[in-house]
Amino acid sequence: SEMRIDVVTIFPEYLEPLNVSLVGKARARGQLDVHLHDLRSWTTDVHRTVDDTPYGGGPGMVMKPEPWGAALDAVLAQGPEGEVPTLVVPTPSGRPFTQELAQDLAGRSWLAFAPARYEGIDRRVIEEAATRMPVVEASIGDYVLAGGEVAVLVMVEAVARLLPGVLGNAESHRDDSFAPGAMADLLEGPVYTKPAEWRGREVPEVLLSGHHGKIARWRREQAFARTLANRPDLVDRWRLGSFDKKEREA
Ligand SMILES: NC(=O)c1ccno1
Repeated sequence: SEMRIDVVTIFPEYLEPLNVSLVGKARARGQLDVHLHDLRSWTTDVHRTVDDTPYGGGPGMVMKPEPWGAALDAVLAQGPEGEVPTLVVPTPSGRPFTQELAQDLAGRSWLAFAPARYEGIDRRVIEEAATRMPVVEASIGDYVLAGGEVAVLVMVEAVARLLPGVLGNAESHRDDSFAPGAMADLLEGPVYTKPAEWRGREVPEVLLSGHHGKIARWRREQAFARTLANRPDLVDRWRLGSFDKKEREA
């Protein structure tokens, strides 16, 4: 298969959506091999404890290192002989999970996700893992979730749709917002489909003109306007990017 994905979680049922739709079809086609693991399988006490109070005090609980260490050992042992996964740890304190990072991860053959609950996982788990596999701590946005499972769903979907053949038509992620290319770093503009008139609202004339040059220009203008409105931070990046491009072509 294209890619193996392991997820260690105390809520395997949270990852059930991975068995349906886009990702479900990719699994059925053998392009994706997803294995869910219940972290509590590696607890040893009668209460199957996975967390404890933080050293140094403070609110909340921290995930204990022992179950995670044993779980990651098992994942490594069950995976492809002689290979190690990239450990992806969703956390608000991680590097931004961007389309670029999704592209990077889509190029790897084995990902292991470690969604944390509570205040996070004992730091020694990450440090120890980093001695035997690549570790990527990434945030899907500047907000805090109750746990990393939802972030895993986001990351897996963003990565899986980039795997060849997983997405309907290979083109459609070509001009994704944030995907490299002419529209790099600009948001996508408005889209329209039939009927040409709906509740008194018509489709912009240019899109019906069949004039591909005009249509492309109009789409760039719309993308720029939308980016200016919603993500002015991207406009500067785009300006620099297009500047470099012009310089290169000069
Ligand atoms: N922002 C995030 O990626 C996240 C992960 C867990 N909680 O928040």
